[in-house]
Amino acid sequence: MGALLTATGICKHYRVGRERVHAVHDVSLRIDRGECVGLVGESGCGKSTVAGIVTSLIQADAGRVLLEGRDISAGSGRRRNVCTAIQMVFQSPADSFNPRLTLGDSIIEGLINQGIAKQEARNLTLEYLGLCGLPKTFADRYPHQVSGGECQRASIARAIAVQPKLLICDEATSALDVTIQAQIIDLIAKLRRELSMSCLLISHDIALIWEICDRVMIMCEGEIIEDGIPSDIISHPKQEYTRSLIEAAFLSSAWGGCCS
Ligand SMILES: Nc1ncnc2c1ncn2[C@@H]1O[C@H](COP(=O)(O)OP(=O)(O)OP(=O)(O)O)[C@@H](O)[C@H]1O
Repeated sequence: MGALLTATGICKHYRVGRERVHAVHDVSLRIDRGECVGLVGESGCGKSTVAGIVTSLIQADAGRVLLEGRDISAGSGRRRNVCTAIQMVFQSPADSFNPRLTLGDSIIEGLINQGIAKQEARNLTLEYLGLCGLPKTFADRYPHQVSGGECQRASIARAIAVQPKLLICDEATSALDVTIQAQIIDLIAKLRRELSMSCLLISHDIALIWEICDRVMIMCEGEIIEDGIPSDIISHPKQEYTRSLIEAAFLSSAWGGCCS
């Protein structure tokens, strides 16, 4: 398939007053063209920080991120290109839309920013809303006039409308109820097949995403501790932490253990 994105030796700490929080330590990862990769770990293990560094929203202390071989690390001056090539879908879709704009206008705005003419942007918006299972009339609704699941469909439509090379979904289903979670995962799986897009799915719940991922990386306390084919990881976890993550996800048991 060939590498789309590679990150090498990523480190990040935050300062909170006099405290130093080590969020990510020496993380390296690779996402191939057309590949769907899961990044799984419990809350606070550093998943969103990795996503922020990959999208150049967060500057790493060390390490490099390459997109198609070009350095896109924050500060490398290539952020503008990254905005289009890597799109993110977040946990709270309503918060990611401007409440004063209709969903359609928000999507159109992004397309116009890419240099697309207004009428073409309108047509594309309706097309992508349709692809995400929303009727055309939803283009005229405001974020507060749709359900959480519908709003997440619209935010996915907005993300894919600019034809990104990589779609990152950061806990994109966590705020939704179980049935809607499954529908959104099915939608991502469908879009990924139809658009041959690379995806990074970030979740604390391996049970939710493993079926649509080609590969899953397990993250614990700022490090990637396991990386492999989902069925292998689920049937033969190498780390005790991974085992407890799987048990928690599939058996709804309490968290236990950590990195071995
Ligand atoms: N801006 C910040 N300032 C200080 N500490 C931060 C900041 N952002 C994250 N952290 C800390 O860095 C660590 C990693 O956070 P991060 O949000 O990357 O984890 P996560 O796995 O994505 O968690 P969640 O699944 O809950 O979103 C945590 O200990 C968190 O408290």
